[in-house]
Amino acid sequence: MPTEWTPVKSYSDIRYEKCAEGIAKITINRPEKRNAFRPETVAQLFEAFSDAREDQRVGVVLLTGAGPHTDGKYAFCAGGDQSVRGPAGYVGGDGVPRLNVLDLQKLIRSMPKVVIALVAGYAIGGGHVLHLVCDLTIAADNGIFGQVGPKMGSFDGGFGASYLARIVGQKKAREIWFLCRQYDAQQALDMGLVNAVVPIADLEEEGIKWGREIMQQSPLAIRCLKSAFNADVDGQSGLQELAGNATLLYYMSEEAREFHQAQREKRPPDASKFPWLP
Ligand SMILES: CC(C)(COP(=O)(O)OP(=O)(O)OC[C@H]1O[C@@H](n2cnc3c(N)ncnc32)[C@H](O)[C@@H]1OP(=O)(O)O)[C@@H](O)C(=O)NCCC(=O)NCCSC(=O)c1cc(O)c2ccccc2c1O
Repeated sequence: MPTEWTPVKSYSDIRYEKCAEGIAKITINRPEKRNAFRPETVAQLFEAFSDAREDQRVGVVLLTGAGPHTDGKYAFCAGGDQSVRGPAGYVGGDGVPRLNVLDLQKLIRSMPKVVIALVAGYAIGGGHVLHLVCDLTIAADNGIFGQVGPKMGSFDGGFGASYLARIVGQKKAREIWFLCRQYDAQQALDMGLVNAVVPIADLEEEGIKWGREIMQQSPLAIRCLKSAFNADVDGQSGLQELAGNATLLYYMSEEAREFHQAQREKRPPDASKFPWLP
């Protein structure tokens, strides 16, 4: 049965929908620009991802690009919208130059839900980094992956370089950035850049299938695993995330409740009830 998507809110640059099974779908909707993002696009993506993070029914978010465009071509995202790039960043309606996609990258990486990129067509430049920071990537067989910064006057030395190197290795990451080549979906699969390649017609269904499987798992286990994977590469902020989950689990324990309650009731806590496990 086809999945029924319910729109959450209407936006100019994205579509944001949810289904009853705890899966949200966020679609960059600028196919005439190969789904390149301007500051407003990023602000809308940030709002939608924040909502999905807050919604306790949602465990999985699919991130994808609208398409095909009228010329028949697909894109996940072609990065920052070069027509609004100013001398200090991408300039939106408020006239302020921004690199606000960096905040979005951090949100996707740190939110305790599983984010799956569904890539049809181009994932280029900042659009490539967007799929990279998602937990999983499913590519359509027409997927095209690559960085372009050094040939058009930009670079992402954050997750775009260092996390890429963690995924595909230092040599391959340097090749991707230094040569600015494009790689097809099979090549991306071979280098571990994507998790699976499926026919374009099956892309969304495959994402939903993976989402449904994830929704059967333990939310807390997935949450802790995501922060553990991040902690390995994200330094102090990764540790902060992981430790935050330790605190969350501790708060949920009988032991923490007793110590908190004792403080509220101005009595000594009964520490004898709790074992010092080996
Ligand atoms: C993606 C392409 C390889 C596709 O090529 P194709 O030949 O299929 O399509 P066209 O080139 O004809 O494009 C069709 C249509 O879309 C418009 N378009 C495509 N990409 C963009 C874009 N990025 N910005 C604006 N518009 C775009 C194109 O102009 C056409 O419109 P017409 O009206 O002329 O029909 C190819 O399109 C391509 O190479 N695109 C550019 C890719 C690019 O340069 N991306 C930006 C890289 S830099 C970046 O993304 C970036 C963003 C950040 O926010 C950062 C923040 C912090 C650090 C680094 C950042 C960063 O590097």
